[in-house]
Amino acid sequence: MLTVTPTAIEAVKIIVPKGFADSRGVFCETYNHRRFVEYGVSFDFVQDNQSSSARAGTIRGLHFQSHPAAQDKLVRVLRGRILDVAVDLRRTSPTYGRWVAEELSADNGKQLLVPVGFAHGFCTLEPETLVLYKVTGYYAPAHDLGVAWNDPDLAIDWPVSADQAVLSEKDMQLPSFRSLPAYFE
Ligand SMILES: Cc1cn([C@H]2C[C@H](O)[C@@H](COP(=O)(O)OP(=O)(O)O[C@H]3O[C@H](C)C(=O)[C@H](O)[C@H]3O)O2)c(=O)[nH]c1=O
Repeated sequence: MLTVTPTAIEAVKIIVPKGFADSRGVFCETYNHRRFVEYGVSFDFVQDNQSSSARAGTIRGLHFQSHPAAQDKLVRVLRGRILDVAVDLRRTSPTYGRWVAEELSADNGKQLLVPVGFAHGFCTLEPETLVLYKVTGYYAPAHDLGVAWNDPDLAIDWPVSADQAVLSEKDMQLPSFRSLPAYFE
């Protein structure tokens, strides 16, 4: 059993696999290829990524890999909470430049499907947050790109300000949305 719900940008979906609770806790098949395909979520993931962030207010993103290393991503939280964000970079999309955000947590069991053509990032909402995401393309540093998390044209409603956000040096220097070439049609 699975629920698959489109967000305001139809290609980005919220997926919640069924949990089986008993007196010990909860069991959940967090990913089952055959079942996901049955529900129309048909991706061949080749790599799992996991990141832990010590402080709330840590922002990782906005990242994407360009073709031929572009990645679909299936994101979930193992511990803590994040505001997960996807930005439409598909030039011909009616929602080009639009973003969607969803709170994912270990408690709500929600997963976010971020397809190729989107930049992805998140802000942690608790300390010691642990995020796992499956990707359909191998890491390719030459194609590992991004756009500024606080780009004024994107105007993402992050829960932290620039002086509160915990960022990598790399993420502090990502280019503006306006300067991006047309990586995705
Ligand atoms: C992404 C990646 C990174 N690395 C190495 C490269 C660096 O030495 C180190 C940290 O990488 P980075 O600073 O890019 O990690 P994040 O800032 O968490 O990046 C991720 O954050 C956002 C949320 C994403 O959606 C991306 O998938 C991913 O870019 O891990 C690898 O060896 N393999 C990989 O697949």
